[in-house]
Amino acid sequence: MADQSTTGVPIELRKVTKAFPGGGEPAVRELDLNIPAGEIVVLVGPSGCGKTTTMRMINRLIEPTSGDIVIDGRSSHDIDPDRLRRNIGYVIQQAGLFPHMTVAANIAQVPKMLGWDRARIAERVDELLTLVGLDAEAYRDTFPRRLSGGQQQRVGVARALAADPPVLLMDEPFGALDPISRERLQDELLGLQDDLAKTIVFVTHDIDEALKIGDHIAIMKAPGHIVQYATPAEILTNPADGYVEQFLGAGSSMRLLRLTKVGDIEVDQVPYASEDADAAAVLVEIERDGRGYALITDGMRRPLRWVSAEQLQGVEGPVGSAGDAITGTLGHRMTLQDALEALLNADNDVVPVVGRRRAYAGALSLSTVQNAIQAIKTRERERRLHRNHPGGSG
Ligand SMILES: Nc1ncnc2c1ncn2[C@@H]1O[C@H](COP(=O)(O)OP(=O)(O)OP(=O)(O)O)[C@@H](O)[C@H]1O
Repeated sequence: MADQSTTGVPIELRKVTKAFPGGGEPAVRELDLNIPAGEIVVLVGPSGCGKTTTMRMINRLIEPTSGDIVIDGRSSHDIDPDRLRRNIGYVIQQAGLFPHMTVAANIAQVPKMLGWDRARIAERVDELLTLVGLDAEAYRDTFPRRLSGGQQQRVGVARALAADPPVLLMDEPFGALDPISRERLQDELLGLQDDLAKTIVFVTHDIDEALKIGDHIAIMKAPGHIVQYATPAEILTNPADGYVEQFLGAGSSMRLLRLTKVGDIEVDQVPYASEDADAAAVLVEIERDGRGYALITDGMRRPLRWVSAEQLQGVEGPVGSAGDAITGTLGHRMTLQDALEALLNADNDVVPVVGRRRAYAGALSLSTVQNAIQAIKTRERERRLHRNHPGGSG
């Protein structure tokens, strides 16, 4: 097996139309879509809007009526369909595993077709099982019916990745799972993608799933067209029209909180000092800052106590044990939603934020979070205005 996996390639849909025999509206109509290399692009929309048809035209399980699909610079017309499909992993709802084959045999299908030798296949199967979080020893010789839905889906992902294709198509892969397994598999997919950087086209009708895992999201509407193609933050802050707004439903600000990490926003810079700092100097710093308090840290800059100007009055020499112990910290990878929850339950209005090795990185209060959300909305709005009216000032 290669040490380095194959990373994603760009895919471009140009005026792609699919009209099924029998007439009526085309299932997909003159659809243009640019899918950047190494991104997760989510097609989302209500039942029947053309998501699956669009996806299946990429690996030519459905042939377009007109238009072109260009994969890594080559028209898919010019690529032999079998060869095309070997280079595009495909994951469907309920995994679609062959029930009479072991897990290993299911995963080995494409490598076997490619004529890999047995040792190489066995090694690859174990590697993939580990990659998707299954113990190879325990699962390789099991049959799919003995696996939970989530485990089957992991095997489905392993199978799609078997020959290391640059592209993955995922059609409602987590649609049949309970909410907890679903969240976990979404997180694991994002973790995998950090390492693999495949081009992934993902179909769902769950807008929250789309917002969580998409780098870009195409919101589709029947018959077969895209109403908005943008980043999750852009869609939340600037829905293109009433249809998108309705599809998002209420709670866009809450979703923005879920999407944004503490480390993404500007946190408050509260003065800090170590326990052995001179109390008088810390007092000067507090007065200069104007907030009335400082954070006391240990020698590794890990937060210990809040200390107020009053508590330092008359203290000679080092700060020592002056102040009140902090009751918690916020991690910079936490979502703003989790941070908000923690802030609402905190004893203090302000909670320290810690970064790598739990070192102090700033502080957060309710009003900081509120301002950050306002700032994100303003920024996205301005970006959109600028895009719609390029060449204006700035
Ligand atoms: N093989 C087919 N023959 C005729 N019509 C079809 C065929 N496949 C899909 N359609 C029609 O094309 C339209 C788009 O279907 P498609 O499956 O792409 O939608 P979808 O957005 O993926 O829906 P869902 O979320 O329910 O899977 C629908 O009106 C559907 O009835």
